[in-house]
Amino acid sequence: MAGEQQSTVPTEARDEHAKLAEQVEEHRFRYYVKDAPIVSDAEFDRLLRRLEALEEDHPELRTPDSPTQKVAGAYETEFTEVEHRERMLSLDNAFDDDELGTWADRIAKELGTGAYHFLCELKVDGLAVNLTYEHGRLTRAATRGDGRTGEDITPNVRTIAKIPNRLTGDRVPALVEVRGEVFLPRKAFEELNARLVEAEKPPFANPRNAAAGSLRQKDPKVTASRPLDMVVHGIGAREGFDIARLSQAYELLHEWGLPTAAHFRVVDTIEGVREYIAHYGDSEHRHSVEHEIDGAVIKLDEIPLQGRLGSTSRAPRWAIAWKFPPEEVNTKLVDIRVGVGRTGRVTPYAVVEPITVAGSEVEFATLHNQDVVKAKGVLIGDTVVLRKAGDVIPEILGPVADLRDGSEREFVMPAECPECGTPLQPAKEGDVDLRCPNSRSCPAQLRERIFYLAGRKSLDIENLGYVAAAALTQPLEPAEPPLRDEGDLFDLKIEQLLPIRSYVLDPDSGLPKRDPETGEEKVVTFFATQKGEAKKNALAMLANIEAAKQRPLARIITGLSIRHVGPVAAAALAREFRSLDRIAEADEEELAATEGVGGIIAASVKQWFAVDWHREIVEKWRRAGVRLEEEAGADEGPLPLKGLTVVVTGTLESHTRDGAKEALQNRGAKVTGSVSKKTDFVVVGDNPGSKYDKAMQLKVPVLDDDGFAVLLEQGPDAAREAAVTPPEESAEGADEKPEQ
Ligand SMILES: NC(=O)c1ccc[n+]([C@@H]2O[C@H](COP(=O)([O-])OP(=O)(O)OC[C@H]3O[C@@H](n4cnc5c(N)ncnc54)[C@H](O)[C@@H]3O)[C@@H](O)[C@H]2O)c1
Ligand SMILES: [Zn+2]
Repeated sequence: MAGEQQSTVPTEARDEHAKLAEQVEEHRFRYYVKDAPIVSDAEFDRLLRRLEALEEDHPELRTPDSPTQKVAGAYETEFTEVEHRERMLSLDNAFDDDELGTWADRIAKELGTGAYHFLCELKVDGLAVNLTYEHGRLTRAATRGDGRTGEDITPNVRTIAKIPNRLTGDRVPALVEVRGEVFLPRKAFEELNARLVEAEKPPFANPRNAAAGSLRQKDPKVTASRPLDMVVHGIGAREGFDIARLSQAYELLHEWGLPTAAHFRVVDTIEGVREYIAHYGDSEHRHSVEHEIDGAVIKLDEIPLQGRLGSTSRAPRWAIAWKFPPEEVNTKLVDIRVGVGRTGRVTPYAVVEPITVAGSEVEFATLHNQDVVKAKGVLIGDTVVLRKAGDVIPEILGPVADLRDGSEREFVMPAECPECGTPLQPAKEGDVDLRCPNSRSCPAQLRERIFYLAGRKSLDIENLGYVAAAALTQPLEPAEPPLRDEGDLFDLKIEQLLPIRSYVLDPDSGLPKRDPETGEEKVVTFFATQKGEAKKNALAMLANIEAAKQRPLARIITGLSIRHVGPVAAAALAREFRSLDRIAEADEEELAATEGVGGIIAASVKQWFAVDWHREIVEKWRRAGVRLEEEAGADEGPLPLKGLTVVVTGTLESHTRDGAKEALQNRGAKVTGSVSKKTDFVVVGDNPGSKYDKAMQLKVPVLDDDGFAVLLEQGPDAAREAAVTPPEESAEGADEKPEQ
């Protein structure tokens, strides 16, 4: 401008600054007004930081209207503007421990006293709202806006159940502005997106946007249909009460019936702050909270001292936000494919442009089933929000619908198994999940079963990993795989392994890995050297397979991949029946009566043994020398109670419940949890309950403490003599009312 001094800022810096400022404004508009950002928060924060760095180098660029100096933009929206009595500010960030230390040092220096405390709390990932209460009544609710003026959303806020229309308690002030975050619980977000998709409307990209979009509705009835919630974390203007500490204010807010945070802590040193941050930064604790958190906020607890430190145009000097590493990123949904699991379940999964999030590179994300894909409203080709929380498997939250260009396409669930071509079916009518019914020889299912069978939870066969499992079940050569099903496992010979050539499959996708240089699928001779001799891993694998024949029964059962029978149920079955044959012979009721088993598992076990080729596996294993029984204890004598089924109920004097069970099992009896016609004895102590009645009804011999001793010491015949005889009429009279 004429008359002004020539700027010293280089043109490139000025241009970059102008461009960045425009981008930041644009993103803020999309975020705060449209509730539909097109970049992730981390990406946005990067732009803002770059802007700050430029201004650090060229202070002349830091004009009052720079985005770095403002809370947010002042936008024209369809809501009425309202002025906040006291400004609503943003927060400065500390991105590392040095920045936190610098902040604490400055406070110490400016206050010159050691007598103050830090209030540590969680940073709620929602949208900021200001509630005005006059004489205890909610008179206005507004968004943050540019910090001075926000949008009037009073009717909308009134629909939120947790926000009281009237404050409670007898210390209600003349005026108070209450600040907090409105959020949408995770589950509600998923349901909301499903409903939007159903109505052919674009779904929200993540819960925060969904909360903002739900609150900022022209029609409060729409807001009312969304289960929004709130956490309050501060006060603005106030009249009619005085408080010295922010933590005291929280107590008051709570007393008034406002939803205050449950997770704050007051500490007196910066060390205490560090501990708090470390505690909640830990993935387990971070995800134990009922709402999403993106960091911690540290505030000076003493309110008069807050006043002494004051604020900048955009943030208080007495508070700072510590951001946790981002868990959400935006990436491209390249494709949706389906994978076939161990039990034949076919699950769609997302293939995304590889991206690093929460410390690891992500390329795939689960999508559970075709209904989930639909409910999320994602299209192939979309930019999507991907979330990876700690050790949890990555998942897709939602699409960035504003970035669609029309080239995106819907996912269609294939009708056939991608690996064997068999038409897919639900396991039973009405199931959402589809399965490949070709369980015996579908290469995917067999590969997954072998991999599981050799895994930690089952037979723990070293050198038999995913690549070996693929090589054994689906080699390129020879044409006939060495394993047609798991029945062949213990008969494997080294001659069968040497000629195998196979792809190297990726366990996450089941797809061949590719050579990064040539892009070609990797093919290996996994078991033989170039000279055609056995590799060490091949010999080790065979030795380990041999050793696995002696694994405990529970592991053998686990390895059969019976639906619903994981290691826990397998252990329960092994403990109860002590041999695979007895499990095969047991009827459904007996199986279900086993503690820790139940009806679903029992039915599944019966179904499994009803299949010819399943029983064939057991026979092949038996012939190969696999131990299919629980190892008898070395010092175990004969089993005098073998073949008996006994129920123990009530409190015995001579034994604890477990002790009684063990005494029976050690003598070969089977102990079950419910009385049936097949029960040989019911042992009852004090307060036996309904099992006693049932025994009487079915005329099963009942043993008291003494009778139990007879059974253990002298066997079943003597015990029958010692049994309590059921009253004659009890079987018929069971339904009659007891005498008054
Ligand atoms: N993706 C995008 O395009 C886009 C655009 C604009 C802003 N954003 C994101 O929005 C977020 C908001 O930015 P911002 O300027 O409000 O700054 P901020 O989120 O860093 O911090 C300020 C806000 O934190 C909130 N807050 C949550 N818990 C709090 C607590 N316990 N105590 C005090 N305050 C608490 C307050 O509402 C306060 O206004 C940033 O994470 C930014 O990445 C994203
Ligand atoms: Zn198949």
